[in-house]
Amino acid sequence: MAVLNRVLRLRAASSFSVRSFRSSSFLNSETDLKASSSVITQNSLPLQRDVKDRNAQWVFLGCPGVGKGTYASRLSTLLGVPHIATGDLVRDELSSSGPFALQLAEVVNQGKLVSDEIIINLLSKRLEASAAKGETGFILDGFPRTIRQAEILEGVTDIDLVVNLKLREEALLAKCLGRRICSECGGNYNVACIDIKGEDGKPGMYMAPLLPPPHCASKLITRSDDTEEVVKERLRIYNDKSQPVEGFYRSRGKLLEFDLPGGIPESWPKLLQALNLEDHEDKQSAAA
Ligand SMILES: Nc1ncnc2c1ncn2[C@@H]1O[C@H](COP(=O)(O)OP(=O)(O)O)[C@@H](O)[C@H]1O
Repeated sequence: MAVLNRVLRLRAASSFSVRSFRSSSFLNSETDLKASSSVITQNSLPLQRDVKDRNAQWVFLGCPGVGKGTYASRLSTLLGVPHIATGDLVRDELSSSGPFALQLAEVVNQGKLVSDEIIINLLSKRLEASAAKGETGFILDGFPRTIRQAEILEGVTDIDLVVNLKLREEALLAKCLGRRICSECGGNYNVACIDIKGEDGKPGMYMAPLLPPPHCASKLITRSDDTEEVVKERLRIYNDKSQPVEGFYRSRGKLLEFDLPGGIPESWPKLLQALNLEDHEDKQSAAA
């Protein structure tokens, strides 16, 4: 982690090509998990090794509102690795008097992407904090979001698996607009009730709201970039800048496509199944 962090910093400050930084000494030793060059399907995941033997280095991709944070956070708890969401790092920086706060406010509130340099700087600081705590492995959420970021990451470490979460487009905007955060405990909730009727052979979809407990209910706030206009712009930017990142990992055989079938109660067990992690959860709940 410390090495990765150092190299990310170097890379952010450098005008060298990504390839010039690629050196086996920076790479993770878990190369045996390198996936085959074919596209990974839900039934052919390369992660056959017991997760207890290693620390996962995973990436979560997906449109705004898809639920990356929810599932990445649950999996990080299950796997015992930090969940590192660059959106959270940006919001922390915004609410602090950090050096990038003013610059960031304008960019984020327009739904645009923050510069690669700033993101890598924030990510490096976060990795430094992880290393100081002795944490290894990670689930990255919201990074990489451009091909350049993916190349930078590839230049410094091995990513074992990239989970591409997908949700029907009709649900994405409503999910973003329904998002609520408890200003006191930071809990994430969603007041949207998605009820898409089946038609023309397409199945319907129901996602119940995720309502806050009574002690959070009066303290709910919304993100300043979760307005209809800004969410639409974020979705447009995702299609333009971030969707190519799916292809980047698909061509390297690391992409696991996962279509969310509904809300958390239906999707979570299916995701664990797709990741070959059902046993892991059983063992963890038995030990709790
Ligand atoms: N990897 C990144 N590169 C550039 N900007 C980022 C990155 N991660 C987060 N951001 C900025 O933070 C904002 C919020 O990110 P995030 O919480 O991941 O939102 P979303 O719900 O759109 O996935 C983004 O709209 C963008 O401005």
